[in-house]
Amino acid sequence: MSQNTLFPVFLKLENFNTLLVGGGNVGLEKLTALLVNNPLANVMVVADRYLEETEKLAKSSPNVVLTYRKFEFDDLNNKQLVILATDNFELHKEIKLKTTELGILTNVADTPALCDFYLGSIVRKGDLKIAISTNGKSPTLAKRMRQYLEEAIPDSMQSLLDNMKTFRDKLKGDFSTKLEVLNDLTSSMIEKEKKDN
Ligand SMILES: C[C@@]1(CC(=O)O)C2=NC(=C\c3[nH]c(c(CCC(=O)O)c3CC(=O)O)Cc3[nH]c(c(CC(=O)O)c3CCC(=O)O)/C=C3\N/C(=C\2)[C@@H](CCC(=O)O)[C@]3(C)CC(=O)O)/[C@H]1CCC(=O)O
Ligand SMILES: NC(=O)c1ccc[n+]([C@@H]2O[C@H](COP(=O)([O-])OP(=O)(O)OC[C@H]3O[C@@H](n4cnc5c(N)ncnc54)[C@H](O)[C@@H]3O)[C@@H](O)[C@H]2O)c1
Repeated sequence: MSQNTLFPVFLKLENFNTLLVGGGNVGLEKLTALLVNNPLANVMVVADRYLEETEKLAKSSPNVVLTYRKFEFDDLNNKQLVILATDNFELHKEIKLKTTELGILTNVADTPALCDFYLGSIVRKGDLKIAISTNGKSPTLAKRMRQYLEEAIPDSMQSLLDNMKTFRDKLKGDFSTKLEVLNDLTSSMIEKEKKDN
């Protein structure tokens, strides 16, 4: 079986600066992905034209700045993450060379060979978040898996998580005792879930 060697992480986008180049359909998709996960993400967008929907989305987010002009290399200053979403492949290649030199992690939309990281398909149920990747083989299947899991996981997951947190905060004892209690509790939940289905 082939192996997916991608290493998943969950980034705190409010802690650093992201540059998005492109404000068309693909740019809108990427901006939506960023803001749906974190409405407070710090994002500078550079594009010489924008879809109205992109402008509307940006206006509703306090830390998004739209810049109306073509990309300039100075836009990379003080950026830790870059997403390229224009219709200009040559420009993407040029920018990627520079971001590699500067050590800035870069996603080039729809161009796996130029990406340092891929965007995942994200299941969100309150505090629970599951990232899905098909190793770039089928973004459509990733989307379908997301839809399947979104339906399969009940909305009550949030209250379960809230209760777990309350219980966890109240637990006394050393680390290994806490671990044992939490493992026992969650394993009995899974057994109950299996019986109920
Ligand atoms: C998950 C998601 C996240 C997001 O983008 O936010 C995402 N693509 C999504 C949708 C989607 N993208 C495309 C279609 C059209 C149908 C199809 O081709 O399947 C659909 C479906 C649709 O829109 O319905 C076109 C496409 N995408 C890539 C290529 C190039 C290639 O494969 O070579 C082409 C062909 C372009 C062309 O033909 O020109 C490449 C990538 N797309 C990835 C992520 C990364 C791999 C993720 C993984 O490991 O699975 C990777 C490698 C890089 C990246 O872009 O980060 C998001 C679903 C969000 C959701 O709804 O849950
Ligand atoms: N639309 C889709 O869903 C889709 C799907 C798969 C692939 N693609 C491909 O992805 C690419 C982008 O598609 P799109 O629909 O977002 O295109 P688009 O024409 O809607 O948007 C292109 C964006 O790139 C910006 N741009 C171009 N040159 C720039 C520069 N030098 N500096 C800054 N910004 C610049 C434009 O201002 C615009 O905002 C195309 O090559 C398209 O073929 C699109």
